[in-house]
Amino acid sequence: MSRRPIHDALGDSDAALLDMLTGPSAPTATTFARRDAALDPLIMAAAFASGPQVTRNHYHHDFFPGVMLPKAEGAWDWTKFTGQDASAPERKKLAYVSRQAPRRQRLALEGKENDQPWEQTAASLSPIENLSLSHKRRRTSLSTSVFPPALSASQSTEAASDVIPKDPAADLDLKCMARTRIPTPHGPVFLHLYHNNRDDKEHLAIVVDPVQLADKPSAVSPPPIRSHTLDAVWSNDETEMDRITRGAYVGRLSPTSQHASMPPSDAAGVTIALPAPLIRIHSECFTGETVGSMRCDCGEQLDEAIRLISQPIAISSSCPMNSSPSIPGRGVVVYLRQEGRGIGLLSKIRAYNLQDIGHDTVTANLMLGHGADERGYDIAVAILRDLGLDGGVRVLTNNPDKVQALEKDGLRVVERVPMIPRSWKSRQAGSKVTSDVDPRLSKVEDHLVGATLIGGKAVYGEDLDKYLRTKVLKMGHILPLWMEDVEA
Ligand SMILES: Nc1nc2c(ncn2[C@@H]2O[C@H](COP(=O)(O)OP(=O)(O)OP(=O)(O)O)[C@@H](O)[C@H]2O)c(=O)[nH]1
Repeated sequence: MSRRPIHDALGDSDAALLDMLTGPSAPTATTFARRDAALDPLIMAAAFASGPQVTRNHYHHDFFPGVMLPKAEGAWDWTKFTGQDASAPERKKLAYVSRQAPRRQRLALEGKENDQPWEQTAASLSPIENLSLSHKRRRTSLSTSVFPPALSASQSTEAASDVIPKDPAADLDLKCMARTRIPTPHGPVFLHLYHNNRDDKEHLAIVVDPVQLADKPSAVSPPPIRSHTLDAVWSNDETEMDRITRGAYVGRLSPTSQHASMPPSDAAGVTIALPAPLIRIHSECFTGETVGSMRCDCGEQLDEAIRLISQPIAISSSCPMNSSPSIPGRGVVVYLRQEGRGIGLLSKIRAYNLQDIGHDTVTANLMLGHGADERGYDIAVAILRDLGLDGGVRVLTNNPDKVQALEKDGLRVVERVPMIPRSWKSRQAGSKVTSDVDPRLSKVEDHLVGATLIGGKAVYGEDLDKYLRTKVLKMGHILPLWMEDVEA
């Protein structure tokens, strides 16, 4: 078999390439067009130094198409090298694409003039300012102003929070951004996440209404508890999948069942005589709910509220379509991100240290320059209104001030339902807690099924008793105190 000389196998492009690599002078720009002119060399350098995803200012940026992939369009693919000249039609250039808004715009949205190094921020605070923060009260007015333009479902949640102005004096508007089913030991709930134009917090609503998961609606179901802003059409080009992804669906979502909800209508549902829905307005408590702190009963209250709301509701036997004596429990826990009664986690942690040296939960707040309670409830009332629960509710609380504030913000409260601490329910006179192990807990409420970190367990201990005592004696909470608590 004869062998072909090697130069016979070389094409024109190979010869040009060989020329470029071995020729006496570098090829001119007219001979070899530059293919990556749209890439900023500085960005390239940063990306190659540590990877585009981790450079400090570029972690939201992507390079399209992949520069090093031979198959990617525009990549430096030697097999396709033709030795083209500048007169050849321009090839598509690599593009540098960012999903991030320009930095100046992002800082303006965050209300910052510029990033300040940490040392500078710390230095600008005197020790006094650092401890005694000014007392800022939330606005409590609620208006029904026009809702901001609907966002396309394809826009991300982050993008949505960016476009909402954070003006404390603005009229309150809010919108349910997403909803999903969460199974809990007390039964399924629907978690709703809200954005608003007052603060940049993601307030939540835990909706108990398991009837919505039934295959076919029951004849005696009350109207489902659904968010108007979530079920609304957000844009003309919104797809069914957009709606389903943000939670605007009916029934139970599964691989075989995906039905987007209809926009809300005024069609009246079946009316049956039922007690007003049971609700709780709960304020965030990281220590009590996540760490399992027994300085307060917040974790237990959150768990107990979901449990109580999930209890079946007895219905009147005179109801014509009634085949069962009860319907599944229904109601809402509105979870407001006002940690530490509105003073924030940092101040609450400091307040705990002041409590350890002898102050109570009220004076510790005052010593830090805060009010005893800095919370507002207008956002909670707006959330309940969005969920269609503005026709009268029963509120789980021991706090009469909370009921008053809710009514002032426009909620009709038909009943206050007390929340007795679990460890107090089985309490006997004289059974004061003196050790870490509370003998009272072997009795009733310590083995309930629980939905939160503390589970169905009762919280107890000297810290808790002191906290509850202060709430009764100084903050007007309505709880039965034993004589020895009053005297302590
Ligand atoms: N500043 C401060 N906040 C606390 C302390 N313990 C719990 N909290 C916060 O108090 C809030 C709960 O308020 P509570 O006073 O327990 O109860 P309430 O909501 O007023 O009334 P209820 O509806 O009866 O529970 C949560 O935001 C907790 O983070 C504390 O010692 N200091």
